[in-house]
Amino acid sequence: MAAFEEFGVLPEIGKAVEEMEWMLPTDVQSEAIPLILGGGDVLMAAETGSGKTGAFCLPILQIVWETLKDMESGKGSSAEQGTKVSTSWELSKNDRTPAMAISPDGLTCQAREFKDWHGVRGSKGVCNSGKYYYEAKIVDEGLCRVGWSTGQAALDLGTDKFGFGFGGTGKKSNNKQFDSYGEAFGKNDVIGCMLDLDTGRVAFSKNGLDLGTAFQLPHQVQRTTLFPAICVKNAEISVNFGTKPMAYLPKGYKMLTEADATFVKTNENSAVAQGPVKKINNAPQAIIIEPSRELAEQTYQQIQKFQKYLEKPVVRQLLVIGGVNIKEQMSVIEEGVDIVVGTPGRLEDMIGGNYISLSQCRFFVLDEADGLLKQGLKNFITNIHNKIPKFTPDGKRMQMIVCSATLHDFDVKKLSETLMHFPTWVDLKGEDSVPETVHHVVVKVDPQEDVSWERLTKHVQTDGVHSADGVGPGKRSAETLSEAVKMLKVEYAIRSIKKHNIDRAIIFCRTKLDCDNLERYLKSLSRGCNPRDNPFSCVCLHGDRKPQERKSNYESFKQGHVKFLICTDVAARGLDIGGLPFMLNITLPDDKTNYVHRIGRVGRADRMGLAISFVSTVPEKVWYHGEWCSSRGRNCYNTNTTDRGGCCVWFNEPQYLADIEEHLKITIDQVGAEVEIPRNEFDGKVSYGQKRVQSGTNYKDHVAQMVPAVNELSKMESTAQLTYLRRHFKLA
Ligand SMILES: Nc1ncnc2c1ncn2[C@@H]1O[C@H](COP(=O)(O)OP(=O)(O)OP(=O)(O)O)[C@@H](O)[C@H]1O
Repeated sequence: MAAFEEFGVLPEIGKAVEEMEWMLPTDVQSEAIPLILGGGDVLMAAETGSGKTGAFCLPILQIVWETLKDMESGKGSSAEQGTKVSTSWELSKNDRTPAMAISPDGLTCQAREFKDWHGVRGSKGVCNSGKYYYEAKIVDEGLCRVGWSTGQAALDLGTDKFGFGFGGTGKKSNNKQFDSYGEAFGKNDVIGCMLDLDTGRVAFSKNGLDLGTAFQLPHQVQRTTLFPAICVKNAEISVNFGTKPMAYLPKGYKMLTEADATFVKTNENSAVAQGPVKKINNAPQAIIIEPSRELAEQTYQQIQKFQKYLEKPVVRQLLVIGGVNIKEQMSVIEEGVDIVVGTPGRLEDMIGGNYISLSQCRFFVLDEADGLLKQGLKNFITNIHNKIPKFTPDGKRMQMIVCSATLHDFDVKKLSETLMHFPTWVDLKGEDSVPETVHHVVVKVDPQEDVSWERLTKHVQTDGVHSADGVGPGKRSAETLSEAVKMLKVEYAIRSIKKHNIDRAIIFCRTKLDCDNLERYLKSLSRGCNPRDNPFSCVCLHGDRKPQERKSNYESFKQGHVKFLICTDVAARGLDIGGLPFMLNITLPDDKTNYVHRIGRVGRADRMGLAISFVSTVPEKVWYHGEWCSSRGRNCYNTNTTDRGGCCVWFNEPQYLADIEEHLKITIDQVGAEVEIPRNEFDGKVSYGQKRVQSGTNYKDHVAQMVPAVNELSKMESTAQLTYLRRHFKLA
């Protein structure tokens, strides 16, 4: 049995995983996969490159596939579950429209469809005589009607002769006739539903206020069984039939749970039981949100690999990212889609425009959740979450999975408390940390000590913040030193590349402009070179590059056609470039958690990696275009600092470094301007980009080290035994 199968993974998926040479689950996978397969909500915090993507994609794919299979065969559907007619007072899991989700206790119903009404009746009804009462509490905004109906009424209450409803807009309805009644109601209101079978009167109350008679039942209806009935459009209601104390029980009425057994009839209707839950083409079972298009593509590709041996039913995936023709995406959705992986902007368009329905969604995944929140997407996330029914049509609970290497963040914790259902933390370290496979060092760049910048005949074009400051050699103003540091950092990066024969690295810059300038400079250094031998071949990846260019640049770096990928933080998270040996930080990231993500592009999947950060010892003035900048940086020349209405700030890099060190509770090794990497520290055996060489603590070495001691012990034991034998048996 393959190792993954022991964790409950299907053999077909296990086979695909083995083909990817994943022989054993990583620690985070061992913990998270069984939890997700078991139906739980999970918060996954584990180091970069530790296999979090597989930890959520594997079980999601498996459950989606199994659900599709059940849908095809009718097994596991609500029909099957519903064959057991409930004996308690609750909302019927059989007698409801397919997209009406019912909580496992049968006391809450929810439908998140915007276009259609969805209805449900009670599992039992009352007949003959008596005065009965139940309460319906409106849990959130949306449209709803509550009331009573016979078993033959349509589930969208009040649209035929047999249903009697009271709607949130302040209308009563029967037989499609909507008349003003009582007053409007909404979120948090408690509607009392009264039925007097002795007089045939139906009435309602709002938060205890009796709204008067709504209907006088026709005789033939009064003589049949009447069931509590509810219908909603994108809303949620919880009911109380009497299992809890009533808020406003009117005098003379009985809670339904107290109805005399002789007047109670079980609801034999099975609107859903007539067939399994039907697949709605544009309603996927999983929505996975990724912060960047590259990461979305990567996750999409990983799921594709996992499903290689999963035969019918085929799990249909869709990548929903910008830059792809929306009409093409819509036509794929119309054909049917089961798992959607996407970025926030395009997902918002597709969900907001009702092209994607969330009515059958059972997995809601936020990959790089802290990053999504930092992008200001809290409302977007909450809106999507609100639209997903908390119970699937087949009665399962919606699962939410949140992960990142830097999940220890106040906002993430707050979000998880509000949106997740008793989540389990899979948290191997208990704090943000750097994998042992990542060696990271800092090179201090001091333009006062190293004045080589004054003699540079050729240098990178800087970002222009000092173009009007009269900076230049021989001066020592803060502006001149800041300009000098910008040039020196790039020279130090080139020195590191040459010194360590770096022929494959990601280089992070702070701004898109810095990336463009560095790309131009590196290309200028290698002018005339044969492209294959070009020591500085490079491409750029940042938000101003067109999607097609981003894609082809990223591909050519991954394929090894160019040596360097120059990028902003858009590529900091999640990107997995097999065996990447080096990364360079021209400037530290503004956000300390992004340091962890940036350096985590190396040292992945047990391969060693080296990260070098260049840190200025003097203040560096940099661009900072906030929402106040009308062009958000494009053609902006306002070099005033932000406190003077401009778009620049003085960047205090030593402080940023101190913040990172404090956050990670470590001191990052510093190396001199010659970028000598301490071999003693990193044991000299390291080959960056290769699997790590185990040191003396590994098992094989351990056995070798123990051999002399074991031999010694065995000799002592033999001597002791001989001594014993000699004494007792008087042997020679
Ligand atoms: N069980 C496994 N055995 C071997 N390799 C694995 C295993 N699981 C994942 N990997 C590989 O490890 C690498 C990192 O995985 P992944 O991208 O999922 O990491 P991550 O934890 O999501 O990192 P990040 O925090 O940077 O997003 C990938 O190349 C993946 O193929």
